Amino acid sequence: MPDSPLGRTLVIANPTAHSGRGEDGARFAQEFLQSYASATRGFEVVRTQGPADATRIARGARGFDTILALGGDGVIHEVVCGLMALPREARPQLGVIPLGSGNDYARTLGMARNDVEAALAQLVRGRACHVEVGRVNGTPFMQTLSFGLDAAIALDTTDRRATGTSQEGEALFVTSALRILSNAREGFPVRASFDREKTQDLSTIIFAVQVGPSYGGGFKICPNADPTDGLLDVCYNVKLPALPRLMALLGLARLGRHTGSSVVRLRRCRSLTLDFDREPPCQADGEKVCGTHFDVSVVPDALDVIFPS
Ligand SMILES: Nc1ncnc2c1ncn2[C@@H]1O[C@H](COP(=O)(O)OP(=O)(O)OP(=O)(O)O)[C@@H](O)[C@H]1O
Repeated sequence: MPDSPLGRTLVIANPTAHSGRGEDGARFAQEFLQSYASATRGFEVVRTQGPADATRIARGARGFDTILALGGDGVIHEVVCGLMALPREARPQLGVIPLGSGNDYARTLGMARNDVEAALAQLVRGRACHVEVGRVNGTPFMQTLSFGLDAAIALDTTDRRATGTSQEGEALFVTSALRILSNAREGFPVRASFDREKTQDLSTIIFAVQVGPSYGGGFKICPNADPTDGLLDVCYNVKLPALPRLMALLGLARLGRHTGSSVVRLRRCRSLTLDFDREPPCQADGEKVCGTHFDVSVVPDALDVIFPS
C-alpha cells in the first residue's frame, strides 16, 4: 500500500453497538474516509444485520488491504473469527474503531475509545504489528477467555446489557461481580495441563487466559500480557478465599495489583488443556462457550493489527 496508509478498505460497522451509537459512528466514518481520499484506495462501509454477520462479511473480504471493525469487543471478535477463516496470506490487516461499553481490545492496542474521529486519525497514522490470537476448541478469541466466577460475571454483564441496564464499563462489571460473588459457594474442580506439563488439580473461581491485559472493561487480570509475544498469559487461583478477600482481590485487579497475592498464580503458555468435572461458566471475548473439555492454544503472528504510532 505505498500510495495510501489503509489501501483498499472495508469498514464493518455494527449500527447497534454502544446502545445504537454505532450508526452515527458508521456515518461519521463514511464522511471521514470520503473527505480524506488519500487515506484509502477506495472504501466501502457495510453495516451488520445481526449476530454473526460480521464473521460472514470478514470471511468474504479477500482482496481488501484493511478491515476496520466499528463497534464493541463483540463485533471485533466476530470480525477476527471471519479473518481467521481466511488463509494467513489473504487476511487483510485489521484496525478497530472502538464503540462499546467494555472496549478491552482497544485498551490493549491503545486506541481511542468511543471517539470515532480520534480512532480514525490514529488508524491513518498507525503502524501494523503482528499479533497473536487465541483458540479455544477451534474458536478464535482476540482478548480474553475465562472460566468460573469471572466468566459468570462477564456473561451476567452481557445479559444485563441485553435487558437494557444503563450501566456501562466498570460500574456494570462491579455490580455483576458483587451479585455473582456473594452467591459463590465453591470453585469448579478442573484438571489443568499447561504446555503438556504434568496435570494439576485446581478448584477454579478465577481462570483467565489473556491475549491482552484486561477484561470486564479494564480489569487488568494479566497486567503484563503482550499481544505480540506469541504467548497466552494466564491468571488462576490456587486457594479458595473467603468472600471479603475475594472482594479485595477484585478491587486490586482493577489496577493489576492482585498479582502479589498468595491466592493467585500467573504464568505464560502456548497451550493448555482443561477438563472440568461439571460445565463451568465460560466466555471468550464476552461470548458464551459450552463444554467441560477445553483445548486452548495460541496462533502466533495470526493477524496484522494497526496500533497508534
Ligand atoms: N445489526 C445488529 N443487530 C443486532 N445485534 C447485532 C448487530 N450487529 C452485530 N450484533 C451483535 O451485537 C453484539 C454486541 O456488539 P458490540 O460488541 O459491537 O457492541 P456493544 O455490546 O455495545 O459493545 P461491548 O461488547 O463493548 O459491550 C455482537 O456480539 C453482535 O453479535
